[in-house]
Amino acid sequence: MFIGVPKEIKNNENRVALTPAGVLSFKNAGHSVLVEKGAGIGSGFADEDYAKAGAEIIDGVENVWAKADMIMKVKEPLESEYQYFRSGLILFTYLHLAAEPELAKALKEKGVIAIAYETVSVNRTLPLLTPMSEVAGRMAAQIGAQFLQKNNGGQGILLAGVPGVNRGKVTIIGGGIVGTNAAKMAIGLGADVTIIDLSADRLRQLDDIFGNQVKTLMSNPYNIAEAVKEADLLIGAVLIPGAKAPKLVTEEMVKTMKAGSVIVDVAIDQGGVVETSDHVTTHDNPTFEKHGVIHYSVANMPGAVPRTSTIALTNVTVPYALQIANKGVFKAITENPSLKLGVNVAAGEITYEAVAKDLGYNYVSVEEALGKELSEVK
Ligand SMILES: NC(=O)C1=CN([C@@H]2O[C@H](COP(=O)(O)OP(=O)(O)OC[C@H]3O[C@@H](n4cnc5c(N)ncnc54)[C@H](O)[C@@H]3O)[C@@H](O)[C@H]2O)C=CC1
Ligand SMILES: CC(=O)C(=O)O
Repeated sequence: MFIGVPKEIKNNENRVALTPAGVLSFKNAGHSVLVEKGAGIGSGFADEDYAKAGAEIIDGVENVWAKADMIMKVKEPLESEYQYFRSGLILFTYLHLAAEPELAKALKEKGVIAIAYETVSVNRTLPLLTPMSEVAGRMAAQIGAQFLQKNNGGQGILLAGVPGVNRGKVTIIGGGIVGTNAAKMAIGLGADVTIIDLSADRLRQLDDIFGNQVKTLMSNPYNIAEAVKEADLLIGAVLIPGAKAPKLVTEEMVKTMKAGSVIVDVAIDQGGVVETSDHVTTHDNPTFEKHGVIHYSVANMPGAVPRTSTIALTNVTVPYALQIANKGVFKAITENPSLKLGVNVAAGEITYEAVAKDLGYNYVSVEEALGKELSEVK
């Protein structure tokens, strides 16, 4: 199989979908890898490193898309990339389609087989989302601390406080991977941390992990309103896989926050959990202010630490991509139910239920969409 790796074009997206080590794994399995010239530079991988590992370096992104059977990316394709879609092309990347209706439409109309990293699931865990959630969670506390500084427009709070002065309050909504990693960093920074989750079991686990270093609260509108009012830094970290994030923090709640407080809505890639986080921002211009509160809504946070993130991401994506390349997509998803859960679009249908529901399409199972092709080894 030909695997294509285009350079990422999203604002300040310096990650790349394969490292030279990944190229070598594909080469050893008998595949060909086409890497766009300069694709790895932002992550510290030179064209020569890829060439040494056996990749062909391609000038011109259109040539990568045209020749590849499977495109591996990091972020969802942007509009300028839709022209490269074609029937039967396999696209393996983050997609977040519930928040990307135009992309879903283009993939559907062009018959692309689109497999989303973020919905590949193993026993209710999301192995291809986890490492980037670890990165974004850790960054969330650090970024929040930075924007709380007066010189960055914040209220002038040091999260750790000092002897005789209160610590800053951090409220984290969603105690999964992002939430846990944000809590680790916020605790490390000396903050007073509260985590809110809907799952009583998860709250118990968090209590076991952090003991009295955090307060835990059940997610309901009353508790959220109280905790948001108190927070100097609010971190949105809720996920319902594939679906648009629920707007748990209303505009009225945001109005109760102190001027110069900060919201880092990590869940913005799925639409965000805060009503006033109504648009995605970029690393170039990461914040906006509403009701005196600084909102940070960058949908590719790990793109700012590309060396760490590229290695962490490809550690987990390459084994799945190898299954697709070695067996062909139909056999790979038939034999691996975890990978099948990643298929969001196939043969002109939306094949992930939550995405279909949120975007107003009929849900069609992967089996139905691909018909008898699924039982044939391709
Ligand atoms: N902005 C960015 O650059 C990045 C964003 N993300 C996003 O961060 C979000 C969180 O991801 P993960 O932590 O990996 O998900 P996760 O599945 O590990 O955790 C989500 C948590 O939300 C909780 N939850 C669900 N409904 C809730 C409710 N109504 N109230 C409170 N908690 C509720 C769940 O019980 C779970 O503990 C996702 O949208 C993910 O795509 C992840 C990485 C990078
Ligand atoms: C999860 C995701 O979309 C990212 O890491 O950019």
